[in-house]
Amino acid sequence: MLAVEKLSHSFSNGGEITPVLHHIDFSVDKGEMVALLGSSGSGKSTLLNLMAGLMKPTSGRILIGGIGIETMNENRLAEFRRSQIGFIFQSYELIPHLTVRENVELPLVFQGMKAKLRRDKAVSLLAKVGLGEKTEMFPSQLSGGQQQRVSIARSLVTEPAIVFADEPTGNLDTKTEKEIIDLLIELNRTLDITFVIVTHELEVAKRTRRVIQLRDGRLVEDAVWAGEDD
Ligand SMILES: Nc1ncnc2c1ncn2[C@@H]1O[C@H](COP(=O)(O)OP(=O)(O)OP(=O)(O)O)[C@@H](O)[C@H]1O
Repeated sequence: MLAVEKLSHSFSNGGEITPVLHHIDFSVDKGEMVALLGSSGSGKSTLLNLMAGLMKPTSGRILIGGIGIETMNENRLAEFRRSQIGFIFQSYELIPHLTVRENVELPLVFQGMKAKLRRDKAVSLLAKVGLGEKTEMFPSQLSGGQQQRVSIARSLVTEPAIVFADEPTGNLDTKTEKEIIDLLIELNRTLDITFVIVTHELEVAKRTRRVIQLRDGRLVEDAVWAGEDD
């Protein structure tokens, strides 16, 4: 599903070169749920931006569904991102003047889908994330955890190949954090969604089966928790 091959990245600012990622290699199968764990500055955001096609790597490859995204031009990449990649952000990134349902429908508007079909898909996903009663409310009328549920529904509405979650519980209290991770685990199991969850919190990483750990831009651990979960 996702393959990262000999991926290295350096930033260059006015002649000064900062190496940030060094020969990262790993792959994620369809239906896996993986935490990408690392402390601040370890290179998680850079790796996420590269995997999502938001930046081009200095060297190495990123394949999603067997397709190398690092060689795509901007138009192709934008289209690929819209159809194949879902995003969940720490700060939800909902549009305040659209209802919950309209927020979830929005990626389908960009795909040109007919209104009735869009609406049905959004309503069905909102029910799956536990917001069946809130579809006509506005984001500001919801709690942080509920807003993150909307953003999770939105990330799934295009039926992407893979969903990247960037510190999805970073703004939430411990109880809500647990509920959101429970939801992601349930969606992973019931809908076979492939998730890569970027986090600096060991507690979050412990809930996924597999953890890939970055330290100073290097992959230092790629492990499956023994005896985890069910
Ligand atoms: N545009 C840039 N130019 C130069 N250096 C950069 C740039 N962006 C990031 N870096 C450096 O790359 C390293 C990794 O940063 P990155 O944001 O990927 O880490 P992170 O693990 O996501 O950290 P955090 O959890 O704080 O977001 C840091 O040392 C950072 O200073």
